[in-house]
Amino acid sequence: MRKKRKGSETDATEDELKQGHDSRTSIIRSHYSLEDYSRLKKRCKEDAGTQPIGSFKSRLAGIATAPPCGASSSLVPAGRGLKRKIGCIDVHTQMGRKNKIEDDHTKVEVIGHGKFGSVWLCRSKASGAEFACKTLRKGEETVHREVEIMQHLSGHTGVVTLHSVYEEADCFHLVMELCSGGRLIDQMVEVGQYSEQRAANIFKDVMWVIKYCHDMGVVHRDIKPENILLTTSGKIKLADFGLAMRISNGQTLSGLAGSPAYVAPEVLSGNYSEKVDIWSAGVLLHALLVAALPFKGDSLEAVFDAIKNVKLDFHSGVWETVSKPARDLMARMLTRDVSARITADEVLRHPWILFYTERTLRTLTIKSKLKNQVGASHHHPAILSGVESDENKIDRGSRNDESHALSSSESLNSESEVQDEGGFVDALAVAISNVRISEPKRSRLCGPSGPIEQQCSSNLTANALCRAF
Ligand SMILES: Nc1ncnc2c1ncn2[C@@H]1O[C@H](COP(=O)(O)OP(=O)(O)OP(=O)(O)O)[C@@H](O)[C@H]1O
Repeated sequence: MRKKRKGSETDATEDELKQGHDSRTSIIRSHYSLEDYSRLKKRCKEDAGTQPIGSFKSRLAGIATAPPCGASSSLVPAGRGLKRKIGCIDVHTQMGRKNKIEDDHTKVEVIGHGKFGSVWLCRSKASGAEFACKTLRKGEETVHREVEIMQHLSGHTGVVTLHSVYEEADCFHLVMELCSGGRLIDQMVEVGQYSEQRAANIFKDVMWVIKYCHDMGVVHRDIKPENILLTTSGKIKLADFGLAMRISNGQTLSGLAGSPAYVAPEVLSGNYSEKVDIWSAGVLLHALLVAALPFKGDSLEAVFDAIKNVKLDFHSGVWETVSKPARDLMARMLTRDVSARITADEVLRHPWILFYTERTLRTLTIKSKLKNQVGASHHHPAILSGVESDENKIDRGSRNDESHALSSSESLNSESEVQDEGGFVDALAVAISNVRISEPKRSRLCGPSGPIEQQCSSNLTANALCRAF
């Protein structure tokens, strides 16, 4: 497990990584902390944006826009204790708090570093099971919120499960599911540019969990590969809810929060919604597809300026090697027009995602087989026969690995991938026109103010600028 440290400092393993992967590391890592920046600016004050009057009490409670999780969750002054603060904490978690963590677990080794301290690998004395233990010092309301939101989201396969919480006078110990597969960022440094097949399968899993968060009224606000952990079988787990906020329909957040390279432009300028996670995920997709961050700079101000003003060009340079549907999705996620930016659900229904996922490949294969049966195989577009030959590999991956989506993509990639040839891209482009987007949104998406166009910094520039990231 690699160590990391958020903030203005570099990652703990940066030197090591730089030796082996200097350019890739520098291109996709993000080292600035918006919190540090906002502390400097003395304006790291989170608040509800255009909140109706009724939200006043919840703002007092420090959960700015939280719909009630438990009846008492948003009406108790901050800092009065986890149990009262968190109405929805379950029995198992509450019971864990009655003992000291040392009574139940043995600390084995440090496996990660965060801004709140170390994350430990610990072993249950009763069962021998291994967990990750994160200790949060009391004092900041965000600590309570992180626990509350993890509890709220726990249970989804894409979220790191919170097993128990131990409270001490000055801290909480969170005993979480152990993700032994490391962080996505570390895999990205190893891999560099992902094939579209593999990127789509990873990204689909990321978007599923983001959609889940949004459906549950949670904005993560710090989507980045550093916060996406992997299990030993390669399953994606979203972690670090330290900046997450509850939000209900129509409400907005304000306050500078996130990681600079991934932060959405509206975070820098005013009120924002869950769409900030879509932007950040778009930055992640950009990094997966071309192994570079889209917005770069040699200072925080320069990065922010790029986020607000740089016009990305998905038509030339490295993007010429990427399929049109992938570029289309990028543009729909990285549009500064928040109302035109697609939702998590729409991302998941985008043809590029659908095409590359196992279910879609299977569907296409079935269609291909049906056509074969009626003797039309010689009329098949190349795309279908290519997909069919790959499906067997998917099945093998699914049988051997619980993470069928990711493993299938890995197995596909380890052998021969579907190539983005002309017919393939064209077929996907045709599929895009069939995406079901409501009329108003379609017109917004396709209108003149739609996808971002224009120039992107070249890799040359990126190498120079990305030292800071
Ligand atoms: N459940 C887990 N399983 C394995 N490792 C973990 C787990 N949770 C955290 N880690 C490791 O600890 C590191 C820090 O954890 P986390 O990001 O939750 O802490 P943080 O203080 O909120 O960090 P940040 O400074 O990024 O906000 C992670 O990058 C990861 O390497």
